[in-house]
Amino acid sequence: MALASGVRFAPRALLRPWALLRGTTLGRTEPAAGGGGDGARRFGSQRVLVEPDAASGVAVMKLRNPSNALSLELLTELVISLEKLENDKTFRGIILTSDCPRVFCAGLDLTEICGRNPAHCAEYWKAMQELWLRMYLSSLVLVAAINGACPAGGCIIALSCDCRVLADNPKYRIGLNETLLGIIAPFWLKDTYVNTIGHRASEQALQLGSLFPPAEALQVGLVDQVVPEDQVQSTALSEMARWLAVPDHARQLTKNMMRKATADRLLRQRDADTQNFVSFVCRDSIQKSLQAYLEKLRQRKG
Ligand SMILES: CCCCC/C=C\CCCC/C=C/C(=O)SCCNC(=O)CCNC(=O)[C@H](O)C(C)(C)COP(=O)(O)OP(=O)(O)OC[C@H]1O[C@@H](n2cnc3c(N)ncnc32)[C@H](O)[C@@H]1OP(=O)(O)O
Repeated sequence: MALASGVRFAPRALLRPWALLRGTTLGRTEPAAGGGGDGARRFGSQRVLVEPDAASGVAVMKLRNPSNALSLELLTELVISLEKLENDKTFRGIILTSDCPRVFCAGLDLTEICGRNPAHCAEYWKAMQELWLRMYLSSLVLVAAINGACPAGGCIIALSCDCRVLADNPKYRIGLNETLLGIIAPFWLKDTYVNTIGHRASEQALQLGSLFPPAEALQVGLVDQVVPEDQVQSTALSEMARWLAVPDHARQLTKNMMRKATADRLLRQRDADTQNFVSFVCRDSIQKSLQAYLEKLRQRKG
């Protein structure tokens, strides 16, 4: 499997991605609901459903994990689905959205870093880096159709797209709230934030752990459009058409020119970034606060 980073990255899950997917439907195609014609074959896995439309060259990718928390399996399946579409010259764009009610993506799956050994945390973080690198540098147009809450790691996924459309629901807040959990956004995530909303707004939002409701997210430039919930998908499709109206080679080279330096910074320090992450999250104090946060989330449900 070609990796965004070259040769250094080899987490077990990605070297043996199919092992994680035993018993799932990844790689199988089936007719899309209401479809049946050419380009109406969908494929997917347990956690990622892909609805490709060959005629338009656009695929809709739907996340369908519980709360779409970014488990190692979800990260792996996302990378595989993305790679499959990247390698199929039929496709020029992906609309990324959620199949879970009210949640676009709950961010890092905290159970992957809470009570786990350092080796697991390292494997998990490398998978997170890999997904970000692949999305951020994708040659395809990526539009995020954000139809639910989008905190922390969810915001990372959205920020790595080219364009963001958010449903106008005050509960669907978006932002990097890491500091409120007692953790810190890594430099490459900070850089992505700065690239999107500027230095001063990022400085404020990162320190305060701000989660922006839709109108504020639009105002600060974190999303490009806020629309009624039932128009998120159609607006994402209109945005996609606008981006696809540009010749691919010119758009792709421009995207690369804008993003390469940010991605290269991580590529140069990937191992050190992994070590920082592991030593930070494995501290007793951080483990305790993650545990308490998870407990609070579980109790809130009841
Ligand atoms: C220099 C050193 C550098 C060190 C670097 C250190 C750290 C790097 C940080 C990297 C950046 C990314 C960080 C993150 O992403 S941290 C995760 C942040 N996410 C959140 O704070 C979101 C938490 N969840 C919620 O607020 C809500 O669940 C919701 C997403 C708004 C959805 O609400 P609702 O529909 O009401 O669902 P529930 O709250 O009832 O949740 C349903 C079940 O899902 C579980 N859950 C939710 N979020 C997570 C999660 N992130 N991880 C694991 N599990 C999660 C929740 O406990 C419920 O589980 P249950 O059904 O088993 O009870």
